Amino acid sequence: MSYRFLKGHGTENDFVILPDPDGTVHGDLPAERVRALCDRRAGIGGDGVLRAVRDEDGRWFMDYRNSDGSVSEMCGNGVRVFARYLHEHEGADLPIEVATRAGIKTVTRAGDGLFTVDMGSPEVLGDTKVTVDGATHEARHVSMGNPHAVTFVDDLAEAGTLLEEPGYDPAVYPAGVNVEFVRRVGEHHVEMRVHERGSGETRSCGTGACAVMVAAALADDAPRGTTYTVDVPGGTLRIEWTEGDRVLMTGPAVIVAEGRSDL
Ligand SMILES: N[C@H](CCC[C@H](N)C(=O)O)C(=O)O
Repeated sequence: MSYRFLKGHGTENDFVILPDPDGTVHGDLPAERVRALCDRRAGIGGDGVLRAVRDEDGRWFMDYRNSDGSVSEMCGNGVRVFARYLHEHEGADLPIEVATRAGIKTVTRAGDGLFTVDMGSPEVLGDTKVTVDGATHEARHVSMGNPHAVTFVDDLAEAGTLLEEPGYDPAVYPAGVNVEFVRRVGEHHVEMRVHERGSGETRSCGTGACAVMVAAALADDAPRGTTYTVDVPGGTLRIEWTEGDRVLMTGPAVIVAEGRSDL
């Protein structure tokens, strides 16, 4: 039986959206179905899947899955794309409160094709180490509801090919980790690459960009309320860590296509 899907991206972090309002279309969404959908040759292609299902409070829940089929708590680029899909294809008003495994995230319109998501408060959990291409780097452990290791480098090429998952301390990250490499470009301006848990290197990672901004703002001793520009391979995000200890991320969200599949 075929079903409806949409395809979208935020700074080229791309997703297959599966409308499933009462949860009867996809059931528990088996991992092999997610892998098949995300396959860029035999499937639709994506870094992850956003299943749209209403929760017991009637809120839309973003059931986020990585392209390997694993479950993650939150997806920052994904929640902007999810909000645009709900507004334009399900008649939802903006601002919208989206339920996620990392709590409620409020998304507002920030301009033409731009959306701001309140990503909540970061947790800064100390220092750790990651290894890539035989080199060990200091990293900052930051949680945005999902785990991140932020490493400052002088050149993003130090991250190597990122075809393999960087090494990390499993005692610190028992469920795996998203690893970001960040280079300072200028004042309150950084660029990054990311190896995502469950998806590999992606063109962008919203929660990762927030973790990077938090680590950079701490290192710069920047006052709360400062906004950073974070360049990712797929575009640019602007991120503010407010005086109220909320991380507000603004960036694009694009719905590329809608169709039917029976994958
Ligand atoms: N691309 C997503 C992050 C997914 C994180 C996922 N890879 C994990 O296992 O936490 C974002 O925009 O925040």
